Order: sequence, then structure tokens, then C-alpha cells
Amino acid sequence: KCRLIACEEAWSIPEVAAELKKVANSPTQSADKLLVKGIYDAEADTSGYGKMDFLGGLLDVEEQRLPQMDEHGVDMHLLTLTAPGVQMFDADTATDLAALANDKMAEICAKYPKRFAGLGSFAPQSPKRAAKEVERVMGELKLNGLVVNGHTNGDYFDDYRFWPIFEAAEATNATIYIHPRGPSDTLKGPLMDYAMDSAMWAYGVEVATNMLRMMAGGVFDRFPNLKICVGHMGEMVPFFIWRINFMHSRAQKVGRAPKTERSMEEYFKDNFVFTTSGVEDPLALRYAIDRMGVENVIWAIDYPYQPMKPAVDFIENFACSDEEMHALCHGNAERVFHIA
Ligand SMILES: COc1cc(C(=O)O)cc(C(=O)O)c1
Ligand SMILES: [Mn+2]
Repeated sequence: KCRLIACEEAWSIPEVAAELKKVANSPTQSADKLLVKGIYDAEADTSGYGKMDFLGGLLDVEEQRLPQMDEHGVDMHLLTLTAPGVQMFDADTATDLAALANDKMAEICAKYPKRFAGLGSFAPQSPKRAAKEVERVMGELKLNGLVVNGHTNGDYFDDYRFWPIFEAAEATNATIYIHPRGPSDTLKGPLMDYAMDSAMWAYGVEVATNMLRMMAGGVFDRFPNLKICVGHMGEMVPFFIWRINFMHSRAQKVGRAPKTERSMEEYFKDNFVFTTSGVEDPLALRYAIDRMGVENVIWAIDYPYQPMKPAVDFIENFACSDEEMHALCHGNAERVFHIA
């Protein structure tokens, strides 16, 4: 039986939940308001998220999460402060709540070192203080990397003002997990109907847009050793990488896109890893492994948004070699997230 380390496991704390409840009742036009209202202001909810009651699972570690992990043979959860993290708050509140969440997460990992590892949060609203928090997360708190959720106030990571964060991450060998959130105000346009704002579609578009902007914007020329992790089988990018590569190279030839040291395919292979969270499709997983290399693919559940048992059954029944199974279930996670 393989050691099972699930690597996109959502969690939260009452202080962040309380702050998000205020956002739910604020005049914000953010696409995340639907989710935030549904999860954090559930008694008022009509969006359906409240009826799915994710909040209990997010705030819990010992009552439901750990017993379910025991029941289904999941050795570890790599915890992440659930989207949209602290990114909807003002810079000071966001900076303080990220630090508080990181302290609480570090306590859980210290109490259960064989069962929980964690990705610390930071507030991109204040990039210099965020860079300091990256150093604290990887140094004093001894956590396993960082997580951030898509855009921040509509800005993406090719924007230079965020680059001190990447400098700190590269210097501390910290992988940054870019998790989705609702589409930015400029992206959300036709995506707000039919629940397309959600994990069904806009989540993937939001993260993939950030990824391409980073690669085409030269982030990995400036930070060649920076490692980014994304979820959901690579947010559609692995399946489109041939076309992305062809069309980006052509755009560079005619001066529509700036020159870069490497190609989109090379950046994606060299500087990204991705998890299977929320895509329990064996054909998609086989393609992703064969196209991108098994060393870049990591198993995840996406708890509590995905139930544990189906995700465990999916990976344990996946047709692959022993080497591939070990890489998917724990080997890659141990390497990328420094898990003993
Ligand atoms: C932050 O809220 C989330 C909601 C859902 C959902 O299934 O509705 C999925 C994810 C996710 O994929 O992580 C996150
Ligand atoms: Mn997730």
C-alpha cells in the first residue's frame, strides 16, 4: 500500500471566516461574493453554496477530517487556507490574518507531524510584507510552501510589484501553489451565468490566464528556479500546450509578444508541477503523465469540496507502474513540498 499524501486540502480559521462574512454583506462586485455569501453567510444564502455546507469541513481537523483520513487510508493532508484566502481584505487586515492562519497551521502540523503538512498564506496586497511572510513561513514556522488564490484586485503575477514575493520563494526553495478563485472583474464578463463563475469553468480560466501571463511575461527568466504548483490537472494547460506553444512562438516572431529565454512548453515543464485535484478522470491523468512527465504530477483530493473516498479509489485503481504510483501518491509531494 502506497503512502497517500493529498496536496490541495482546504482549511480555514474562524477569524478569516468572520472577516469573509463581512465581505459577503459588503457592496463588492467581486465574482467571489457568491461563494463567500454561500459559505460564510449561509443563513442568508440563496446561491446553493450554503446548502453544500463546506464551512464545517473547512474549520475542522480532528472531528471529521482526521477520522475520515484514517478510514480511507490517507496518510497526510497538505493544508491550504481556502480560496479566496485573505485576498479580499484591505492590506493590513490581510497581512495580519495571513500571519495568524500560518501560526495556527504550524500548530496543527507540529501536533500531527505525520498527518499534516501545510502551505502558508501571504497578502499580495502588500508585496514587501508578503515577501517577509514567505521567509517566516519557510524559516521559523517550518511549513512546506505557500498558497495564493489567483488574481489580487484584478492584477496578475506578471506585474513587477509582486516579484519580491517570487524572489523570497525562490531563495527559500518554496513552491507557490496558485489556487483558483472567482474571475477578476475584467475577466468575469460572460462567466457569471449558469454557475460558470465557479470551479466548473472560470476557476480554470482564471488560473490558466495567470500562468500564461507569468510565462510570457518573463517571470521565469528573472526567477529560473521558482517552482509553481497548480491544481485541477494543470488547469487545462497540459491539453492545450502544443497550441499555446505554437501560437506564442508565432506571436513572438511578428512582435506581438515579447521575446523570452525559453518557450511556453519549456517554462511549463521546468517551472510548474500540478495536482489531480477535482479531476478524477483516468484518461486525463494518463495523458498528463505521458505529455508532461510523471515527476510533475501530484495526487490531491480537494477536500472538503471533493469527498475523500472517490478520490482515494480513483488513484488506487489508476492503471500505472509501481514507480508512477509512488511518484503520484507521495514521492513527488515529498520532493516539491519538503515532506519527510
Ligand atoms: C473556495 O471554494 C471552492 C469551491 C469549490 C466548489 O466545488 O464549489 C471548489 C473549490 C476548489 O476547487 O478548490 C473551491
Ligand atoms: Mn481546491
